[in-house]
Amino acid sequence: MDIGIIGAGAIANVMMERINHDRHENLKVKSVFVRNEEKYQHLEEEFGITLYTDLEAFLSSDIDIVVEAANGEVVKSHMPEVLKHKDAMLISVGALADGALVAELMQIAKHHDHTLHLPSGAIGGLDLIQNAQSHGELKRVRLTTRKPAAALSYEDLQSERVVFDGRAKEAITLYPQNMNVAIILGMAGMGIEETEVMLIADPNVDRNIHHIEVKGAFGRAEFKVENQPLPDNPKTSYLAAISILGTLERMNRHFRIG
Ligand SMILES: NC(=O)C1=CN([C@@H]2O[C@H](COP(=O)(O)OP(=O)(O)OC[C@H]3O[C@@H](n4cnc5c(N)ncnc54)[C@H](O)[C@@H]3O)[C@@H](O)[C@H]2O)C=CC1
Ligand SMILES: O=C([O-])CC(=O)C(=O)O
Repeated sequence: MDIGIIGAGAIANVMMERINHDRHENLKVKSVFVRNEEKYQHLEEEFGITLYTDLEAFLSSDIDIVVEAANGEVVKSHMPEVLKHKDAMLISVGALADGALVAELMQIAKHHDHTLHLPSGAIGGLDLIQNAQSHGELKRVRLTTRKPAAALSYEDLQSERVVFDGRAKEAITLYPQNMNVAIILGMAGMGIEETEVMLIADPNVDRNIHHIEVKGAFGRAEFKVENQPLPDNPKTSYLAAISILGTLERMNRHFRIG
């Protein structure tokens, strides 16, 4: 499968390393859409990709799927056009807190017979949560995220501080680069207005920790992910990048788990 990526930051670099540098059996990153071609010129030689600054030319290149790894604004401005031409995947799922955008993307995907894939990002357990919700039988979903204080721009904090306590919908508005997980959790389960979220800045941790608690007719579940941050962008967990790889790898399988 030939891949086009929008963005050339921390997640895009892990993808190019794992796919092109490590010579993945079935995947290849062919095209990368950036704003500043000069800044990213070195990537062409390093990973054998072609850079594009024109969306139409990028979408006309020889790719099967477009992966967004940029930010929520890019999802809003570019994803409707992308989905008209290609299957797509997006990691800045926080943009989907906008119900009108979700409706537009669904309509375009259906009309053009394309699929929009939403990887689980920096968390897991979304299979369980979707199953538990399939008859509207979830009672409570709560996410407690703990990040290094510096990643949340609290450089001088001496002890942990709750910086947000509310619902997923508001969390992503206040922390668009840190609360994408709250939105995918909400979309998989009870919705972004019902999903409870607490965000803690902690000067004593060096990982991005997500603790998820779920209650429903099935019983209860609890899981905790202690994520290694990416050196290029400590706000972002390594797991978010490899959730894209895993989703791409599973797309064309004849046996599917979960
Ligand atoms: N779903 C999840 O669980 C997670 C999602 N994320 C999200 O993933 C996205 C990417 O994360 P990182 O790679 O760490 O960010 P990053 O900041 O390292 O890279 C983003 C790249 O996108 C580029 N970009 C911005 N606007 C662009 C445009 N109009 N056209 C082309 N490129 C553009 C930037 O120049 C930058 O190189 C962010 O939105 C982040 O919040 C991050 C972690 C977890
Ligand atoms: O990478 C993480 O641990 C979570 C994150 O930044 C997000 O959900 O936006």
